[in-house]
Amino acid sequence: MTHLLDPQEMARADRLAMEWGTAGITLMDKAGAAVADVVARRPLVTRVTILCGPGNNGGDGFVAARLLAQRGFRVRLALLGDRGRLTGDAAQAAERWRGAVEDAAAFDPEDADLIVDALFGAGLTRDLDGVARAVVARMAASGKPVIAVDLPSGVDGATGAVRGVAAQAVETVTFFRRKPGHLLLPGRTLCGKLRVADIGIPDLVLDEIRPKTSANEPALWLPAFPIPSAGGHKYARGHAVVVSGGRWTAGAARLAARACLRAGAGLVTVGAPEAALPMHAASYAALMVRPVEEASDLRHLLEDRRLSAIVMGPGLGVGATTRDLVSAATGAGRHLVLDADALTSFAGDLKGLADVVGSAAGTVVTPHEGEFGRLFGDVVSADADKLTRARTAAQALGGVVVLKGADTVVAAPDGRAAIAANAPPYLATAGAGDVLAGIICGLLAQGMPAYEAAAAGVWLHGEAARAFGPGLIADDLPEALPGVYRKLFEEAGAL
Ligand SMILES: NC(=O)C1=CN([C@@H]2O[C@H](COP(=O)(O)OP(=O)(O)OC[C@H]3O[C@@H](n4cnc5c(N)ncnc54)[C@H](OP(=O)(O)O)[C@@H]3O)[C@@H](O)[C@H]2O)[C@@H](O)CC1
Ligand SMILES: [K+]
Repeated sequence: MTHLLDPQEMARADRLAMEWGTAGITLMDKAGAAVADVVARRPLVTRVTILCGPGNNGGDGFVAARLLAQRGFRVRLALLGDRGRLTGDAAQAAERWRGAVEDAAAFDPEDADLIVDALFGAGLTRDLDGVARAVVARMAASGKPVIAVDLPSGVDGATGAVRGVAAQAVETVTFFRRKPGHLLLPGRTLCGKLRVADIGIPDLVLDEIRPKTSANEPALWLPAFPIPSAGGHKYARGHAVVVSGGRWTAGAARLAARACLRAGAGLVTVGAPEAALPMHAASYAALMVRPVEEASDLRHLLEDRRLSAIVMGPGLGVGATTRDLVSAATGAGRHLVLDADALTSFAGDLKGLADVVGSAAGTVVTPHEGEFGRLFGDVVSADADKLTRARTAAQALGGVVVLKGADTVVAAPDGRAAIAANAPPYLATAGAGDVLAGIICGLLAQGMPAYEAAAAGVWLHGEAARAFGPGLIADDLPEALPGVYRKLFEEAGAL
């Protein structure tokens, strides 16, 4: 159930369901019934105003109106546009509505305890303007609870962007599967509580559509997750390397190393300049430390082929030394996580980084928006939506891109992408990114493929923050991981 369908894919799901024998009006009846059920469960509601748009989203509104009136609610229905221009299923749904059809342009929110927003859903093709915009703005300003049908009208289902204006919903009822716009910001926030209703579309349509976008949830990556087995050996759980900056910036590598261990890497070695070695050696007994000042030291360390995953960037410094270190870390069978200074050291030289990535077995880069812009600014339009930007970047790099934020997107070069919705606001704290890079490296060390490791890392990071709660600092994140693992493994039946 992690699949997300963009509006085109959802339209195809509707079409396939119809081709396979379910009438469109049957789907619409179920959609409208699901909306009516949600309205009926709201407390203290007797007067409902339903705003219907000119397409099938409006059709769902007509169905909900009829069912709510049958249940005894006082329903007013207001249509945006001309009733005579309704077509297809929406026209059929409108015919069965026996009440008055008012003009949405004149709707007065004061008459309602609750408003159903059935103006626009998947068919939104442009920014709202004119009367449509005025009606949505009036609904938004009313302060009345709004139940959105499929999406808050004005929210783009593919991107979560607001096309002109949208009203905050208390609940949104969507159909069959969620859409990217339900998870991406600001769409996610505007939806309020999201419900997914079964309207009779068979799951088999997904075999035809093959959606490439997913919600970042355990079902997406759990089959590839390295759940330790009873007979396992620490070497089977991989040997990770964290490359550290010098004495005054070594804390970032320390956070990454701790996260790498907690994520389950069998062994973790920190490679650091001499001056930082004592601090690392004293920090955690489970860490190994080796001197690494420059690229030749790292090459020497990596002659041991068992060192399978390397994270570098946090606290490493921007410049030629870091570039050389990154270039020294590649090689057959190696997996890399590049973050922070490792990315900024390649600012404006995507080709240079892509060459490095091309010679590694798998690479995950974890830029925040600033680092992303410096690295991908030439190939990715800043105006594009977050999903498109992450996907375009992953393709250009030939590696997995984790575009961080409150709605982190993980994208693979083959077009797969996952959107996370579990990060709490207090996760935005100093050093949290270093921990994320370390978790992903720890999963890569255990043999998890790059896309799955990146997605799992992002999810675990968010869950660890939630498990700790407000007041979180980055140091708390690795320590919160065991509880998250326990729950995950229990749910997977592995504990
Ligand atoms: N049978 C099915 O397929 C099922 C569909 N279902 C439901 O249908 C919804 C999708 O229906 P849909 O495709 O008709 O699109 P919808 O969101 O109603 O909008 C299209 C209308 O809006 C107009 N319009 C667009 N943008 C505009 C703007 N900025 N400003 C002004 N007007 C604008 C556009 O006009 P046009 O672009 O053609 O000029 C057109 O008239 C989906 O979200 C779900 O709720 C469910 O019932 C399950 C079965
Ligand atoms: K809507």
